[in-house]
Amino acid sequence: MKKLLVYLKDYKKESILAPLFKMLEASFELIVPLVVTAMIDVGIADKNSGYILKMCLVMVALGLIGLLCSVTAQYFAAKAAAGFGTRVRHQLFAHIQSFSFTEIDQEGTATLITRMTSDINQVQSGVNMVLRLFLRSPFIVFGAMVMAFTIDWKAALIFAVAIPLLSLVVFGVMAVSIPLYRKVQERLDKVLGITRENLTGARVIRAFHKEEEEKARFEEGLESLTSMQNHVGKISAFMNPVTYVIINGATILLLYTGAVQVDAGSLTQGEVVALVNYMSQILVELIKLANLIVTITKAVACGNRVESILEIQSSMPADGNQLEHSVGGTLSSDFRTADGSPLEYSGGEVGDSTEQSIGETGNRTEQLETENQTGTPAVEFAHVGLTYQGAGGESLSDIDFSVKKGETIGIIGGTGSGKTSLVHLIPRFYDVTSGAVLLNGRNVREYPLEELRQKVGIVMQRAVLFKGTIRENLCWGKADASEEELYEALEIAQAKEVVEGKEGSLNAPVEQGGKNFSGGQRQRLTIARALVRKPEILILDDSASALDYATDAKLRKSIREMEGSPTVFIVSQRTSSIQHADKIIVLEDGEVAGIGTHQQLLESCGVYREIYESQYKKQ
Ligand SMILES: Nc1ncnc2c1ncn2[C@@H]1O[C@H](COP(=O)(O)OP(=O)(O)OP(=O)(O)O)[C@@H](O)[C@H]1O
Repeated sequence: MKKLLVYLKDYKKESILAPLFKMLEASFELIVPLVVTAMIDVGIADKNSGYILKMCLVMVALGLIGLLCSVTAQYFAAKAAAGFGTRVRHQLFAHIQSFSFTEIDQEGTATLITRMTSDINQVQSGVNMVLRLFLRSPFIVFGAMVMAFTIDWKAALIFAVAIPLLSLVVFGVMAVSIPLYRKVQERLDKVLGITRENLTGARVIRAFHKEEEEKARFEEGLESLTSMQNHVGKISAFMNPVTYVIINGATILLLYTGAVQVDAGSLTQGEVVALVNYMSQILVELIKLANLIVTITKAVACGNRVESILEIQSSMPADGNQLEHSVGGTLSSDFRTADGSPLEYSGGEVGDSTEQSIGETGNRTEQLETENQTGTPAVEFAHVGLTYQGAGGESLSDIDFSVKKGETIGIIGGTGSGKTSLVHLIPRFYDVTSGAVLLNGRNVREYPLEELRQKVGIVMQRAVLFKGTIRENLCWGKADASEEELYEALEIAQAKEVVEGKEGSLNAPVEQGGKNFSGGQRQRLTIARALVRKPEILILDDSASALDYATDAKLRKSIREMEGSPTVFIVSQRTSSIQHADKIIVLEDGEVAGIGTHQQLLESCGVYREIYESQYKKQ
């Protein structure tokens, strides 16, 4: 939490003025009992209505000045807290943007949303409360005690006993309830998690008619939260009766000793009333302080959670300098084959030059030599292995192939065979755990991320559009794309008719998540978005699954004829979508079961033949 406080540094003035004005307000509050004393001892005793009126006006003036101070303090505290909250939100958002898929997987979207929203709100209101009350309450408790001593030290001894006793009860109850408040917060988080999951998955819940189960799950979470809140409530409720017993006991004692002293002529009636007033002020402030401590505890817990996200370092810095440590030192996993032996380079040692192409033994060297005669492979997977963080085993093992510029590669395999994992390694959504992925002969880890992702256009399995217009969505691919470029991309993606069918064409609105478009329309628009930037490598990850066969065929034909001949990876479950590819990679359980053309694989690869036959022959 401490580290978060640096975001208050631009609000130093406000952070000093807010408590200062609050203390000024408190000072005026401490004067009020003295005015009452004067009113009773002079005004009432002398039946001097003019004096009473004057004192009334003084009280009104004190009240007004106090109010002014309080409003000013509130203004500065709110300004500092809101500014602090905005900066933390801004920083956290920017930090989350730097996360790779690994960190996002690790934390989970729901957690990140909670940190960005309710956690920061809680810290912000904590900062506001602290600025206003943290000094004010102790100041009044201490000030009221000092004032009591100045009135009559003997009577004030009752304060000296009552205040520690009151503090013991108030802070004792706090000590017991604060850990319970943490539990309340945890249970509240759980309820919020269920709510978020339900709202985001509302359609699926309806489709599977799971409303009753979900209601029961929500109620269960809610009941657990309520029971904990009731438990804490009961403990906290204990505080009020006990504190009032102490305060009333002290007041009775104060009135009794006061009366004796008034009789003896050593104290006036007004002074006794002032002492009683100070006693009540102390009680109110101690209770406020206790509530403030609860708020601070919650704010610190939330602040720590926000801070823990800020402390996570992205495993993929934007400058792509991940290989530096291997130069002249121990070889990193990137330069090792699956069995751990170092990969040989065609010239010099590993790390000598970032432009060197990877070479290998035996067939691999021959293959690379041949390829080098015709040019460096556009994409190369050199004995690639991938184990996701926290996963038991490898999701990809020893993937080894290369692709020439302009080729179309089909990737096929059963569900969970590793197709998406494989293509995600090209734009470096994840880092390989063994072997290396090379783009134009250069390890993808050596590219600055922006440069790498500029070269690779990927259309994900789930077509996601953002709120705005069609034009704004397409311009994600290239911010300054001309109308002509946008229509060219739309035409290739078979999405021109989608745009023309909407009122406003390119300026037609897109709702959040693109929910005002059909699944197929969304897919075509996301393909167009990837094409606008004319990528060197185009990856279509099962992104034509919602298209009919004819549109899918037209799409593939126009991509093949695209100017600049990008290297295309088509991930598909349908053999019809990939059978014309230059090379097809068949995956099974994260391993390559076969590589070749459609015809070669039909002859040599059992897995491919099985997939093909299940889709065609049986029909
Ligand atoms: N982010 C992740 N964290 C952990 N494991 C993952 C992650 N993504 C995928 N996996 C695991 O890796 C394996 C391969 O998944 P992948 O998504 O690459 O398969 P796929 O062939 O694309 O499947 P599908 O055709 O169903 O999309 C699966 O066992 C999956 O559980």
